[in-house]
Formats: sequence, C-alpha cells, structure tokens
Amino acid sequence: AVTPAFRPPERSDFTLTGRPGASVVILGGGIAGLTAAYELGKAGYRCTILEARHRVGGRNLTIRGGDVETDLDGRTQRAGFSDGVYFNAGPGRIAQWMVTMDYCRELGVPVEVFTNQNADAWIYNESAGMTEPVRYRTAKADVYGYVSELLAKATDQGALDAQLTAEDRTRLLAFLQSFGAIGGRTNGWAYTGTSRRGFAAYPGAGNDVGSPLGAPPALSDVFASNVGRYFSFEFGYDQAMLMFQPVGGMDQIPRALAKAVGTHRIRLDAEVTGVTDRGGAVEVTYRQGSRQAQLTADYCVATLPPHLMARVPHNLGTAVTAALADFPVTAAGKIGLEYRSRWWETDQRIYGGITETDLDLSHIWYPSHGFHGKRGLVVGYYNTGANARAYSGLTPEQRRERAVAQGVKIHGDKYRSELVTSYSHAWDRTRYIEGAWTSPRYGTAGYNLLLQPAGRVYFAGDWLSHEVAWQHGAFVAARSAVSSLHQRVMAG
Ligand SMILES: Cc1cc2nc3c(=O)[nH]c(=O)nc-3n(C[C@H](O)[C@H](O)[C@H](O)COP(=O)(O)OP(=O)(O)OC[C@H]3O[C@@H](n4cnc5c(N)ncnc54)[C@H](O)[C@@H]3O)c2cc1C
Ligand SMILES: NCCCCC(=O)C(=O)O
Repeated sequence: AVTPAFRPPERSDFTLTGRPGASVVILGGGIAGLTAAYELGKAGYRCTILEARHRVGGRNLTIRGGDVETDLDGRTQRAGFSDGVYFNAGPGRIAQWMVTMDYCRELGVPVEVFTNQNADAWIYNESAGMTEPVRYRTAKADVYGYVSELLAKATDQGALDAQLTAEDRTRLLAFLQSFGAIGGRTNGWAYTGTSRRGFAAYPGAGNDVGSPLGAPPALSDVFASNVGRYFSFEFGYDQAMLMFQPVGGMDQIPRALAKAVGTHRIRLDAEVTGVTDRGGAVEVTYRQGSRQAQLTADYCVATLPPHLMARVPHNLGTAVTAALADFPVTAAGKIGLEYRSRWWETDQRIYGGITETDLDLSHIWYPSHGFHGKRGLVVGYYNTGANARAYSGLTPEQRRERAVAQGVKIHGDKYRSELVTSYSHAWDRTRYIEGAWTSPRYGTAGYNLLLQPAGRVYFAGDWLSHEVAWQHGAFVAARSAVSSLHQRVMAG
C-alpha cells in the first residue's frame, strides 16, 4: 500500500473570509479563547474576552521570579526565581506537526529544540530493586541486545519456520545482529555488551581506550529491572523527536496572541457567572472584583474547562449541562527547582532530556536551553493521577522536601545542596482550571452535542478535540467553532 501523502495545508495558516460586523463574547482567555478572538478579529468581528484569572494563557502558564499564585486551598507561593529563569508549569513541548508551530511562526514567536529524549539521562526503578540509576543508552543496549539474542536463537533453531521463508530468516538474523549488536551463529548469537553501553571514562588520546562499562548484567536481571518500559515513549507520534519549545517560555504564545487580539479586548479578573441566550443575542454576566457586570453580544464562544462550564448558570438546556459534566478530569503537578549551578551538565553530562523513574515524582526534566549558563531550572517532578494528588495535598515546602529526597537517590547530594528556590504547581488545586486535562467520551451523544452550538453559544477547548492535553487541540477546536459560527453569519 502507498502511504497517503501528508496534507498540512488545512492544518496550517487559517483565514476566515468575508468581513461581517457581528460581536462575539468569548469566555476564557486560554489558548482556545485567544485563538477564537484572534481568528474572528482577523475577519472583522468585534470580540471581547472574559478571563477569570489575572493573566491570559489558562493552562499555558510560565512562572517567573515575582509571580504570585494562590491555590484553591489558600496556599500562596511567590516564585523566587532569578532573572531569566522560568518554569513552564503547564505545557512544555510541541511536536513538529502540531498547528501550535504554525501559530508560533505566524505570531513571530521564536522556537528552539526541546530535548525529549536523551541517551545520557537516567532510568531509575526503585521498586525493581535498582540501587543506582542506569543511563538510557546502557538500558537500551542491554534490552535490545538480549531481545535480539533470544529472537535470533529462536529463528535459527527453526521455531519461527511456520512464519518465515528461508530468505526472511536470513534477513531477520542480519537485522538482529545489527539492532542488538549480538554475535553470529558461531557465537551462539550471544549478547555480551559493546561500547553502546557507554563508558565509565570515555576514550582519550594515544592508546587510551577509555573504560568501557563492560559486560552487561545477566539477561533475567535486565528484564527484572524493567527499564524497557520507557523505551516506547519516543515512538509516540506526539512525543517523538524533534520536539520544540518557544524561546523564553511557553507563555510567549498566549502573550503574542493577546497582543495580536488587542489587550483592550481582554477583561482580566472577570469571572463569568451566567450565560443567557436571548434568542437574538447572548447575555453574559460576570464578576470583576466586587463589581457585577453584564455584556451582550451577537454570539458567544465558551472555552471554560467543561467541568467548570457545567457549573455556570445558563439557559442552554439540561442536556448541555449533563454533557459538560461528563468529562472525567485528570490531576497533574510539576515542581520547578532552581539550582545555583548546572551540575547535571558539568558532573553528569546531561544536556536536556528526561529521566524516567517509578518514584512518585515520575519524570525529571533537565532544561533544553541556557546550556553552560550559571543557573538553571530542573523540573523535579511531573506526575499525574494519584501521584499528583499525593503532592497537591502537601504544602509547597513539603512538596519540595519530598521531591528533593527522591531526586537525591538518582543524582546524589548536589540535588539538595545546590538548590536555591522552588515553585510547585498543582493543577487540580488551581482556581478556574481544577484539573490538568479531561478524557472526552468520544462518540457519545453528549460529546457530539457540544460540537454543535447551543443556540448562539459555541464551545471550544482541547476537550473538544482528539488532541486533549495538547495546545494543538485547543487551537483546532477554536478554529472549528469559529468556522462554524462564521458560516452561519455569512449565510445570513
Ligand atoms: C501539566 C500540563 C502539561 C501539559 N503539557 C503540554 C505540552 O507539553 N504541550 C502542549 O501543547 N500542551 C500541553 N498541555 C495542554 C495545554 O496546556 C492545553 O491543551 C491548552 O492550554 C488548553 O487550552 P484551552 O484554552 O482549551 O483551556 P484552558 O487553558 O484551560 O483555558 C480555559 C480558560 O478559562 C478560564 N476560566 C475558567 N473559569 C472561568 C470563568 N468562570 N470565567 C472566565 N474565565 C474562566 C481559565 O482561567 C482559563 O484561562 C499540558 C497541560 C498541563 C496541565
Ligand atoms: N497524553 C498525555 C499528554 C500529557 C500532556 C502533554 O501534552 C505532555 O506532557 O506532553
């Protein structure tokens, strides 16, 4: 079969044509709300965004020194990061094919590579009895080597003869020899370890062959360590390298969108409290400080998280409320740890990438920018579900202590001694968000109902896409909603 050609055009630059004079009130100033305003604005609509938080971006949140956030439990953190240090508390990476990249280009937001996979980052599975972390390159060499040895032996002994022709067998054996770096038939296809495992000291001048890590652990020890569970991450269509990030922080995207929309069209600290479809217009009530206010527009695009929109009083019908309330929500959390030195680069030779663990912190991210700089920020945990909730129930100080105690097991004492300051974000405890992302029930009547306007109210957000938990989903859902709104307006 011929692979269908990739069709990017409808996914990249986007323009509504025609210049109608309608007004639109947009609920929520995250990526979906800003995109709706941006695209409608380009087409001549008069848009107003009502955003409950003190800044735009929603889950696209970058924390810098001086930023203050108070969570639903009343815990206030003031980030003490140094100048130039930032922490992407929400999104951190973008795949090349995502429309997010097109918006970065269109809005003039420079991007740089985000290192999503690094052969020199660590794997640490405490529950498998590992006392030391192992480098990705070593873990891969051993797992690929032993899997290749087993498959080569089975193939050569005829165990797969029902599935393979003689030619297939030869080709498979040749592939396994190179894939696993195993010996040939005369060596019993044995995996005995090669320089792919890495070195304790790398080769040098003259006759210095370095200190190769040498022979691998026994096959059953390698499988028992369970390091192979992380390898498929980089096969994902959404996580494979190259990945990208905006230079200077992910919030460069909402900042650029807000600038393009016009800040005078965005009302901050404006919490929507009611939506009423009056037939010929939509009336939205909102609270700004102690002030109750009202805004009437021809149409509305609602981009609040569905579980929160379900709680906003409206007259759009009980089926709409039920559908909005039917999105299970996932918790996620991250901590940013600022260090006074970049010891992971100088001492451990890790320049970006991710360490994988079975600890409650799950993932540790090293920065993909600022190499060889003075300071740097490590994401000390990025966890979801029960692990995220375990951390979100703690005070910021307790979260840091727990994360550092875990990280020391992998990185040693500098993980604690070089730490300057930290900021942690619990998405399930974030006001006006209350969760990291949802799991839509695709194909249900409720999900499909929200893809249609409820009277003059349209819905958008990553939760109305097949790329939930990605800004791409928010962008394309917003485009879909404004296209449908525009078609209606143009049809008169
Ligand atoms: C931890 C984490 C990691 C992620 N990683 C990535 C990643 O690496 N790459 C990527 O592309 N995406 C990632 N995402 C997903 C990305 O952040 C979202 O898909 C995207 O930001 C969603 O945008 P949105 O506009 O649909 O929703 P939101 O950002 O949730 O916007 C909704 C807005 O509504 C506002 N609001 C709520 N209630 C009210 C009210 N009553 N009145 C007015 N306003 C209200 C909120 O304050 C918010 O601004 C991640 C998300 C999280 C949480
Ligand atoms: N499928 C889970 C996605 C998690 C959120 C995200 O987009 C990320 O961390 O890359």
